[in-house]
Amino acid sequence: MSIRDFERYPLTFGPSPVHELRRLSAHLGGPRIFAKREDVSSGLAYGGNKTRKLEYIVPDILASGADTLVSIGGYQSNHTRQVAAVAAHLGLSARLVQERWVDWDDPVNDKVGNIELSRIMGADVRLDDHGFDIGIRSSWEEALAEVEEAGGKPYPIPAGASEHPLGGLGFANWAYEVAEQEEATGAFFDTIVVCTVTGSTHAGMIAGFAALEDAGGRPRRIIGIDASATLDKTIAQVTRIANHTAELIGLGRALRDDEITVLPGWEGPAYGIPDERTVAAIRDCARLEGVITDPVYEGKSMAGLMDLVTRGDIPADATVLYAHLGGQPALNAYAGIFD
Ligand SMILES: Cc1ncc(COP(=O)(O)O)c(CNC2(C(=O)O)CC2)c1O
Repeated sequence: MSIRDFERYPLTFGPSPVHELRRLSAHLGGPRIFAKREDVSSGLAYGGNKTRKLEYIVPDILASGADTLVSIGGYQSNHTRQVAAVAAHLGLSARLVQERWVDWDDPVNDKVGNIELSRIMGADVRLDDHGFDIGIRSSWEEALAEVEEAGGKPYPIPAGASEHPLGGLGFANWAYEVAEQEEATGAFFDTIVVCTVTGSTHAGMIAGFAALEDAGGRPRRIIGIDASATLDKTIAQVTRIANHTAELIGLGRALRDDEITVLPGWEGPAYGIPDERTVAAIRDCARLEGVITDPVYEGKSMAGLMDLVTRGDIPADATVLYAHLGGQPALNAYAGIFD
């Protein structure tokens, strides 16, 4: 088996673009830094990393005959917004459980940004008081049962689509796409930096790049920056999904410990709460490059990237690829930190 044996339903305009962050690289005085932009690669409601994951889940959705996608996230979940967009695109319904994952008192936190977009796209959005957890949730299981009891045919998509059996394939494919883009440009990205929460973005990359390395490719560092603030749970989830995805694509071996790196230090006081380091990184990246990151995810991985370069953990002779996974709509719920 290989990644090519799995059907992909295109939800993007093609390979996500890669561009150099020259002013950021110069500002940090270290390696050349590039970004691969999942936030500008789809026409579906601003896209993002979940759109890539859903490309490998949609064939199963269509084969199942389901009429309602049922998923879960926080109030400002980018994932549930992308599920709503794919449901609209396919002519299906969406039932979204939006839990109170962030103790954030912005007065419009449950009205603007991602949740507003999901409502505009016609999703059945239900607020729930449960707090943050990346695992399987009873609120989600109850929503599945309610859709069925109402005569619907639900399709289950867990948080971030990560614990879905096919959830890691999107970013295993991303690894192959990077290799194709490298071939076309002559670059080689020896260091990948990615934000990690429910884990299948990072896990898919680990599996895909391991397969490329075993096929004769050069080794890379794939650095996950934890934004869950539940590090042990996230590491376990990344490890489980990476090994499952590796098996799906025919790696033929277990992943080594040194292939799975999830770093703490930039998660802030809690999931979804930005600290000063994250706010500064959002500002720096915006003012140096006009590239917008968010306070829940990419602002934290950008902070991690900047510090790892400044500290020399990523050496000056590295060539870095920063995975920009989207997330900007949530900024509307965090206006107070930038006024
Ligand atoms: C912009 C952005 N960047 C990184 C991540 C982390 O991806 P993983 O969940 O695959 O580790 C998310 C996830 N978001 C979740 C959501 O509900 O939006 C799954 C948590 C993200 O949205």
